[in-house]
Amino acid sequence: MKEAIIIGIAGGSASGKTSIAMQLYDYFKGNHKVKIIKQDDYYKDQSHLTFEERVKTNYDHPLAFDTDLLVDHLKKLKNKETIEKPTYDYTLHTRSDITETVEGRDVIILEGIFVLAEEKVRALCDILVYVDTASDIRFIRRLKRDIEERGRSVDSVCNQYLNTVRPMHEQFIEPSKKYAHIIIPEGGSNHVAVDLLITKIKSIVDE
Ligand SMILES: Nc1ncnc2c1ncn2[C@@H]1O[C@H](COP(=O)(O)OP(=O)(O)O)[C@@H](O)[C@H]1O
Ligand SMILES: Nc1ccn([C@@H]2O[C@H](COP(=O)(O)O)[C@@H](O)[C@H]2O)c(=O)n1
Repeated sequence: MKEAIIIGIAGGSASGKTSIAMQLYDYFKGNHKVKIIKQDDYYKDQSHLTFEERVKTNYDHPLAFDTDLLVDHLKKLKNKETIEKPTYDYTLHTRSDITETVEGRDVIILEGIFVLAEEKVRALCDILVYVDTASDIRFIRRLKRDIEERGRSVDSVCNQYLNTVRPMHEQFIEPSKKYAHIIIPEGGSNHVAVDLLITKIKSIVDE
């Protein structure tokens, strides 16, 4: 049996990783079994902490993630084995009670801020993509999204951005760009880059 192909999509917060992952998903889902895996679902469980304590976590540091579990699951998915994937609740800053059963797929699209920065994760990916979007654009997108979808206030988004998101991006995420096979400027609206990526994935999947 052929192994699953894993496409890793990294980039700063709100760079457009999910948008690109969705476009790839929509293209391949007709002929192949495809699944998007979000690295964010592998944030460490913090249910033992109070909400006030959870708010103080640096969510932009590699130690916030259970990378061992993600690597274990990626190895299983590569062999088309079934995993029980955690799910994450941004409003509560911890894992949800429910898990999701993910059966073997032909194509796994893994997206998250540390997909390129974590050596063991990127080693499991067949294609490594970095979505390169200017920080002012990312901040505006994040401000809107976090207020509309993640239960945040303007103050909390601004403070978090200045205290952790921006410095951690400069320390860990931006430098991981050097590991990318493909760098996509301007995220999901770059249709030429997405088409090129699709062509490359097709050539591997149809081999
Ligand atoms: N090209 C774009 N133009 C305008 N808004 C966008 C664009 N791409 C993404 N967004 C918006 O920005 C936010 C973050 O995009 P998303 O793809 O989820 O980024 P990421 O997965 O990198 O955090 C979302 O609210 C999304 O709708
Ligand atoms: N409880 C949490 C967990 C994560 N974050 C932020 O999410 C960002 C990563 O997700 P993207 O979709 O933006 O790539 C990351 O920058 C964390 O700061 C959070 O705010 N709260």
